[in-house]
Amino acid sequence: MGLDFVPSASLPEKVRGTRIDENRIAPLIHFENVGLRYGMGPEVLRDLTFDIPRRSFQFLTGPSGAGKSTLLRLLFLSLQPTRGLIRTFDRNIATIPREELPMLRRRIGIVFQDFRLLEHLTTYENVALPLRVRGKDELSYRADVIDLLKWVGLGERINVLPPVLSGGEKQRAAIARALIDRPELLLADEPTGNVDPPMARRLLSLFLELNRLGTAVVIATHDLSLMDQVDARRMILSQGRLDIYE
Ligand SMILES: Nc1ncnc2c1ncn2[C@@H]1O[C@H](COP(=O)(O)OP(=O)(O)OP(=O)(O)O)[C@@H](O)[C@H]1O
Repeated sequence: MGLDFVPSASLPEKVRGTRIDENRIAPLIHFENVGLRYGMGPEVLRDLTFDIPRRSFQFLTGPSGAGKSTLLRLLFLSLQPTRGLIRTFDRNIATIPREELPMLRRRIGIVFQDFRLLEHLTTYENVALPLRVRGKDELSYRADVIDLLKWVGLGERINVLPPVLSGGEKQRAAIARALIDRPELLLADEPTGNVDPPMARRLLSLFLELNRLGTAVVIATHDLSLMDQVDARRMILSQGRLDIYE
C-alpha cells in the first residue's frame, strides 16, 4: 500500500515485526446467528452472521444507537451473546474459561470511545503498559514507545498525566497504547472523533500501515469523509441487523 505519508521505517520494531501465522485459514472471528440483548430489554443485535478475515480492514458504521459499541464489546470478549455462536482465534467463546479471557484479550488492541487511560500513569507509561504487562524489559521498548508517541504528535506530552491532556491528545495516546504491541486484531471506537482532519488522516494512515503488516482492523465510525479515503469493506448496522459491502 503506497502510503508515502506513513514513515514505516520509523514505526517501532514491534509494530513492524511479524507474528501472525500465514498458514492458518480460519477467519480471525466468526459470528453465526448472534443475538444480544441487555437484561430483559429488546434485542440490540439480531442474527449477525459474518467473518472478520485475518489481515482484513473494515469500517463499522450505522446510526447512533445501532449497536456499534455493543458489537465491539462482543468482539473484545467483554460481552457474551445471548444467542448464537462466536468463534474468536478459533475458540468457541462460550466455552472459554473466564480466567483465560485476559490472555486472549491481550491479542486484541482496543481504542475505547472514552479512552480509558490510567490517570495515575504518564502518557509514556500508559502506552508502554501492554508491553510491561507482558513482562518485557523496558530497555527493549522504551525507544519504540517514544517513537510512536512522536509519530502521533505527543512528543511533548510524554511525561504528563492524562488529566492534563486534551481530548484529542488522550485519543492519540489511547491509539498508541492499542497498537504498540502489534495485536492480531485492532478495534477502534470513533478513533478520530476528537482530532482535526489532517490528524484524522494521519491516524488512518497508521491503522492502514498496521493492517498492511498483518493486523485485522475494525474501525467504528460515523465519519463519512474518513471512510471515503479508503476502499475498504463496510459493515453497516441498522436496527440491530448487519449488511456488509465488500
Ligand atoms: N449497558 C447497557 N444496558 C442497556 N442498554 C444498553 C447498554 N449499552 C447500550 N445499550 C443500548 O443498546 C443500543 C445500542 O447501543 P450502542 O452503544 O451499541 O450503539 P452505537 O451504535 O455504538 O451508538 P453510538 O453511535 O451513539 O455510540 C442502544 O439502544 C443503547 O441504548
